[in-house]
Amino acid sequence: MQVFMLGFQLSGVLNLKAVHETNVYAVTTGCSKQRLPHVLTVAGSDSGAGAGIQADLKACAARGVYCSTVVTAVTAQNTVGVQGVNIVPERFVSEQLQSVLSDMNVDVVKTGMLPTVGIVKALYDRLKQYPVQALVVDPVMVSTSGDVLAGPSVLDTFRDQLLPMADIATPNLKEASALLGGIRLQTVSDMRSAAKSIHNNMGPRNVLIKGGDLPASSDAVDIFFDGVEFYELRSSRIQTRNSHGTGCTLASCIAAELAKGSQMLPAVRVAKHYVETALDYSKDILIGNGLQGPFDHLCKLKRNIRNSSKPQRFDPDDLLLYAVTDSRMNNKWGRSITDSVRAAIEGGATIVQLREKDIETSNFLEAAKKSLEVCRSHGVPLLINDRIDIALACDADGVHVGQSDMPVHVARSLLGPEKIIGVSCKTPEQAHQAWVNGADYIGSGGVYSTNTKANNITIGLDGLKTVCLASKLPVVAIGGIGPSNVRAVMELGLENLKGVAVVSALFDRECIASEAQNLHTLVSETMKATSVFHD
Ligand SMILES: Cc1ncc(COP(=O)(O)OP(=O)(O)O)c(N)n1
Ligand SMILES: Cc1ncsc1CCOP(=O)(O)O
Ligand SMILES: [Mg+2]
Repeated sequence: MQVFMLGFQLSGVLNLKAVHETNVYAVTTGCSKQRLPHVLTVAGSDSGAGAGIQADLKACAARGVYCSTVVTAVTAQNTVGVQGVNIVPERFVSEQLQSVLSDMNVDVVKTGMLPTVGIVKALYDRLKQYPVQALVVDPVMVSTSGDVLAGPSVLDTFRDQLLPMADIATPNLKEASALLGGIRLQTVSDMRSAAKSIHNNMGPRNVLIKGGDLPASSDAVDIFFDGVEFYELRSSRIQTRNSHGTGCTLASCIAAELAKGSQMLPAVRVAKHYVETALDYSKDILIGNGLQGPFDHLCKLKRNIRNSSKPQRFDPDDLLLYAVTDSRMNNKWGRSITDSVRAAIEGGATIVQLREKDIETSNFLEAAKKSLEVCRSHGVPLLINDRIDIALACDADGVHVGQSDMPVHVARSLLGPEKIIGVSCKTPEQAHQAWVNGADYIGSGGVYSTNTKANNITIGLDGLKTVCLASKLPVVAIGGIGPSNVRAVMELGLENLKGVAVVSALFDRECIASEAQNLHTLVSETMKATSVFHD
């Protein structure tokens, strides 16, 4: 995937300035105009505006990305179903593609309803003529109401032309089955095999099989395969009729994140989180009389108002890869706190703690506010080390305190019942007290010796095991942990040992994102192998 080259097609005309090494949110021109990341959606119009072009526009707007549109068909549809389809002639689809691609500096193309072989071919030809940084193919074949939107004749052209060009294909179970000649997909293991077959036989660089329709599953399980690793991505199944357009929205959100410069797996994770949040927010809205209602893509605009007193709930699985910042390391590598937080999250960090011992309060608060924006946009909780005042001032998701910091019960009374509180524990007694005092998790270590925290007592794997066995709370291991020893930690195989917290293994390295990605894989693979993976 070449999405990181974003914007370079303009070089020579504009004075380009990459805002982040792999994450170009905007590019500054010579006359300080800003260029927005740009997704082109090639899809059908949904008159009910729950799915199709309309969903794509709203999803991109919600993700802060410009979206242009090439309409392939106009459907008459509502919450009951599809009453009519009027296909746009292929030459006019081609003309629209030419208009947008020749002029508007598209970063990522996302496809939805492509109802005829001619339209798929027209798109293929235009993409050859005007290459883009990434292609997201949502192989839409059947609407949520069960109406057929692309016939079997299109399948061959999908397989032969479009999928080999795709950076990611996002079929649901029915679509994956159709692409593979009608095989039955009923289990997560079937989904893995299907993802591998589509990847190996049809050529997309990544495959996401959406398991929303999987029978007998309480979670929504998707399988992501990048050609090497499988990732089981789970989110809670939201009980709602308002799920029309989730597929289009997910694919558009992936495209939007790619256009902003994200790598593929983080883009998929962010997209899933966004869809889950929007579905949850919209579960009780009532639009139309049919069985499939639309949801509110722009809920985030209202979320802060509606839920200002109800911050994020703590999920112990968020402890999987816990990134703890350190300004000395950031200074050494010439990085801002926000940039390093963003890179850690892009690589797969699942929770972030700002541990800033040497900066002034006003600078700390400023950095915390900016980091919180980054974390919120990725659905990753942000905690503050030691400083309850900073956590309160920026409305962070919680704090981490040590045995000689603010006592947990006082922090709890200041922060309220919903904020996350973590506490450092080296002994079973401390672990018990943390639970009594209302902490949400404990950090236990140093497991190995470390240069990051002076004079810290090392408790070793045995000490960690003793604390975990005594603790009623989830535990994250900390201290001297990196790629060489993280397996040994997670191989303890203790049910409440949920992950590792790392400082230097991320922030004292050249590429934070790739270190995070590697550690994330090592932790989750070891957890799976020791059968304590509770994704
Ligand atoms: C996740 C996690 N665990 C332990 C610590 C250490 O906290 P503390 O004992 O307060 O020491 P300092 O970090 O304040 O030096 C942590 N920060 N995070
Ligand atoms: C904050 C802290 N608490 C116990 S060990 C430690 C430092 C961990 O840093 P590193 O991951 O670089 O060893
Ligand atoms: Mg402390």
